[in-house]
Amino acid sequence: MLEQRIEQQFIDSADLKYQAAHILSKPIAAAVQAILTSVTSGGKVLACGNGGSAADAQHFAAEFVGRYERERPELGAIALTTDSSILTAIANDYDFNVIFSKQVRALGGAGDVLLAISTSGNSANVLAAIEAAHEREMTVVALTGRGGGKMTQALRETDVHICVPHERTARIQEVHLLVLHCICDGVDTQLLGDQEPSV
Ligand SMILES: O=C(CO)[C@@H](O)[C@H](O)[C@H](O)[C@H](O)COP(=O)(O)O
Ligand SMILES: [Zn+2]
Repeated sequence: MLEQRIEQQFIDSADLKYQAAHILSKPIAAAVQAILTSVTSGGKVLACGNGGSAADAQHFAAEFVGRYERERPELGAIALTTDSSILTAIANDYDFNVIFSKQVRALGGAGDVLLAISTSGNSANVLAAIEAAHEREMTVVALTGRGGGKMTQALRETDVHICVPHERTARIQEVHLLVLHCICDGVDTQLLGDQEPSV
């Protein structure tokens, strides 16, 4: 029955979040430190991903540049998924696999962070963006699932890997959004202290 199926999805999503809380708190804290180090030294976050993860990249950039829950100075973040002219020109003239990596090479510099989001860890354009970020001496914060796929091998020891322990894209994405909000909250707390949010 449809209602039972819906209820089961809420339960599965909540269960995964309970399990992931302990496993992911350490890498999420490491991501907060990496991003904080970057943005407090004049750096920025470049965020990319496909489909639902493209939406996550944009969601994160909005909360960084605008605000999350509290007023604070603007923080630098750019979603590499939003400029239709850049995306169509690169995909049309080169290849879809380089839509993010060319932007990373154009916009990224040493000390910036690449936020690379892929539930499978296997999207070729995100993998190419990681390679470009390493060329630019950027740190990578990777959000994945399903064991991390090819991204596990592509990351360096100085990068941060937040891998959701699940196989299903939708459930992984639901945890990714929570992870992104934890990163925003962690950065705000490090910058402003831990008083209650105003919104
Ligand atoms: O949101 C969803 C499924 O929930 C889809 O749009 C999904 O993001 C797309 O199929 C992506 O292309 C999947 O890419 P990835 O997460 O494996 O890197
Ligand atoms: Zn989705």
